[in-house]
Amino acid sequence: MLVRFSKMHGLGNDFMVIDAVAQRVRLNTDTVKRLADRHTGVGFDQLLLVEPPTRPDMDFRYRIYNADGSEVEHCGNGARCFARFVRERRLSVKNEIRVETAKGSALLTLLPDRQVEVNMGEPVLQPVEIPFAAEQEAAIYRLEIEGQCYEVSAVSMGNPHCVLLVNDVAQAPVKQLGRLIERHARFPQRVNVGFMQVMSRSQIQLRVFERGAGETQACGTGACAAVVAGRLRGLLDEQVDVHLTGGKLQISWEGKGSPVLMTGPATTVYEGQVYL
Ligand SMILES: N[C@H](CCC[C@H](N)C(=O)O)C(=O)O
Repeated sequence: MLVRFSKMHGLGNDFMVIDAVAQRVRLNTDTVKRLADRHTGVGFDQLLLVEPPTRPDMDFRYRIYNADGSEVEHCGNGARCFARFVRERRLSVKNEIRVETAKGSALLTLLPDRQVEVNMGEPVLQPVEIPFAAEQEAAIYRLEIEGQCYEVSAVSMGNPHCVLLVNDVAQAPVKQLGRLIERHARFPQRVNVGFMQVMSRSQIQLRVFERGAGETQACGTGACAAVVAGRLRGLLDEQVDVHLTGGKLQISWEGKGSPVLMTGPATTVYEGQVYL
């Protein structure tokens, strides 16, 4: 089956985006992994599916697959590209687009300066909802890895995140430690691992080892989770610039009971066709 797609990215976190409204698309794990290959496939961190909604109050259904073929609950950078894609493909003329995700919904707003704002909803902090094995909710948990104890935060933005504080992101053991934490037994659905360096109360640097994709140039849900973790630790103010390898995201969070807002770019690189 020949399928049209767009290759897009949000700060270098790259996506294959498929219109599954106008096209019949059936994916399985092997197909996603084959398409993700950067030598023999299209190559991407995640594959995003644009589907008709299953809920009457939503405009679209938003589905996300990691490069390893796993279907996951959310992708922040992908949400901005989703909004750009449906506008460019004339699947919607709205400036505010409501999308349903595996665990909730998100509101995508196309801004006049070509940036996109995403209302990511409230962070989830109850361990059982993240999911993370812990007696009770806390701002800081102690996690043992290969005999060494680390202080971490655990936050869900729909997808699970573990956030560590580091003195220098450039020197952080992102691959070694990221790989170990991603599959830690206390995260039964695996986890995205963020390494955060706090520069000031309104500026952080962040690198993320993503579940199912490895280190990416940027992670939108990771940026949200890092700001939530930093605020819960009393280290950050409401508005934070998150500096990632691929560029800057603006994140704001008033605190518990409020949604996290993320603003950043979305770029279309090319359009293509591929046999599934
Ligand atoms: N790897 C993530 C999904 C993609 C998240 C990231 N690309 C973003 O921008 O939020 C997970 O398994 O939960």
